[in-house]
Amino acid sequence: MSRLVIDLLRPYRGRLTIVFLAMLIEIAMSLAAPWPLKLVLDDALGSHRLPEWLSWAHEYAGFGKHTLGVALFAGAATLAIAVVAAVASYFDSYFTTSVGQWVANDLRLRIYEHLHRLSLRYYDHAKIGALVSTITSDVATIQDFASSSTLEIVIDLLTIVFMVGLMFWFDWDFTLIAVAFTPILLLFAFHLKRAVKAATRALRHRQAEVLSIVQRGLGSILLTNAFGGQALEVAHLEAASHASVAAALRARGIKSLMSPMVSIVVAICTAVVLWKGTSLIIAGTMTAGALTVYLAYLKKFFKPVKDLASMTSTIAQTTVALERIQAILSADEIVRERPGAIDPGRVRGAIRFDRVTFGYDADRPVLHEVSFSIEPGEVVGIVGPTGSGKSTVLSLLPRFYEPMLGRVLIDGIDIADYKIAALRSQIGFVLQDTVLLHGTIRENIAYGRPNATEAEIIEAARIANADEFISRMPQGYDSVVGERGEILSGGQRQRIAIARAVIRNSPILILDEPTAALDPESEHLVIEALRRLMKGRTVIMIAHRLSTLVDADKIIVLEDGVVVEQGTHEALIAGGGLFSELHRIQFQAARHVADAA
Ligand SMILES: Nc1ncnc2c1ncn2[C@@H]1O[C@H](COP(=O)(O)OP(=O)(O)OP(=O)(O)O)[C@@H](O)[C@H]1O
Repeated sequence: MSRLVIDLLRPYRGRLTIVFLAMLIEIAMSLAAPWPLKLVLDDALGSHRLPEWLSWAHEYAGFGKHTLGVALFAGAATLAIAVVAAVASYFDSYFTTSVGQWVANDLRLRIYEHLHRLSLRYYDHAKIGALVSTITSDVATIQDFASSSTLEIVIDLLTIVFMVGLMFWFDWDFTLIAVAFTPILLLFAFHLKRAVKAATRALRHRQAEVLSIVQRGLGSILLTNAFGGQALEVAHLEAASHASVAAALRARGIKSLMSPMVSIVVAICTAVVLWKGTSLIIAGTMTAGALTVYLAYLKKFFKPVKDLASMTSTIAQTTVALERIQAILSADEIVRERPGAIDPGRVRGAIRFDRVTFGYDADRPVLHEVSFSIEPGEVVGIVGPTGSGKSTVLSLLPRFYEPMLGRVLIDGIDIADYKIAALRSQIGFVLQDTVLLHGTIRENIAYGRPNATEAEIIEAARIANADEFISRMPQGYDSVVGERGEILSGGQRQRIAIARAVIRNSPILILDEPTAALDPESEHLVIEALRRLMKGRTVIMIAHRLSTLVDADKIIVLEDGVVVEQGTHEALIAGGGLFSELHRIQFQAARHVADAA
């Protein structure tokens, strides 16, 4: 944990040194601040001589020779102390903020980069809302800590040491009385810290829960509206929000004990010092100026003690934030590249699954010893009842997940031996429901290859039967789509996805029922575009409508994660197995619908 903090602060050593020096100057100035008043009380107004250490001041006109000279000196010293403290405070404040901001920046990028490296397996159980909450709130907590508290702890400790030293030098038994209560205070703070930490952890958990619910609820707003589930969604949030309020109040309740406790201890100490100090002045063993300095120090002394005590809660919050960040950073469900992984250039597109067993949970395989091979340029269909593992097979090809046993090979080489980016660049996708990113149509098409030229983008759109509808839009290729952009129909989105795949021009193509949700008119345009896209590529496609596979070179039939049949459409029908059964059911259903119409 602390390694992470050190790692994060290391690049900013220079700035931290400036902050440290500025703080040291601030301490010195804060210690010096009450002294001019003492000079005035004891040497200008009282009958004392100018102290030894100020004798050099005699050299200068007037100083020390008469009362107002001393007052003038005290005034000038007050101003000088304030100016030096102000300059130091400026540097301290600017550079601490700078360190905090940059540390937060580094941390945000580090977490986000890590999240992008994690395998999809991580996202099967991660809550997006909680991740967002960590990248925002937890990082902000670290930012606050880095910019205000890291050095303050050191500085507070130093201030206490210097101050107690000076106070002892003044009058040690008197000081003992004054600071007698401090250990009790620190002990109390120490115990409080544990309670604060537990309460903060609970609070952050609740806050993340609220974000998750909002994110999930708004993400499925269509469903909510369709089923009239608004009240239920609000009730979910209400429960989570109430729990968050309760957790926040519990945490605050514990934290709030600190401040009044310190104030009471300070008041007790001040009362003792006032009473004892006055009696010492009357007895002539202490000056009024010394008592003033003493009281000022006592007040200042409790500020760092109080800060240290309240810092226990900051530290508790920071520890919890670090724990949550660390949990993300240490998630190692990363698709790893082997040492010496290769970039194959452009593959020919031969695919082989060699006795692949895979499960999303280690103890529940959904694919069992799946084996098949596909020659370059072949079009292969995967069919099977729902839940039989068709999408799972496809997700192993780009290494979204790793097989538990067996291998997936492209051009005879285990895909685990390829560089991941190089492997994925070999594969284009057109899925059932295309997600458009927020941006222009041009950006969406070029997403597969950001350096594509304008001419290439337009050509891709033509091949995808998309150029026509795009050109008819008022902004053309500059129309903004995706979240809150122009609304496109399902068929139009599919054609943009096809243009994306055309631009990517990868030798292998994965099609996951790209026409499933379309009406016959758009289906026709999409199928035409798909035919052009598929030409010359190895295509592996999932199809529910078995008639779309008549021309496929091979069909692989899955049932409960096992390959039960493979062959051409004709051969499988003739074989009388699962495929011919599925085909018969579909054919009959289609005839019933036609009859009913
Ligand atoms: N991300 C996941 N985490 C856990 N289990 C999953 C996940 N995705 C799929 N499964 C399970 O794996 C099995 C195979 O699912 P898969 O989506 O591959 O089937 P499918 O044949 O594509 O189904 P469909 O035709 O309904 O799309 C199912 O039992 C499903 O519940």
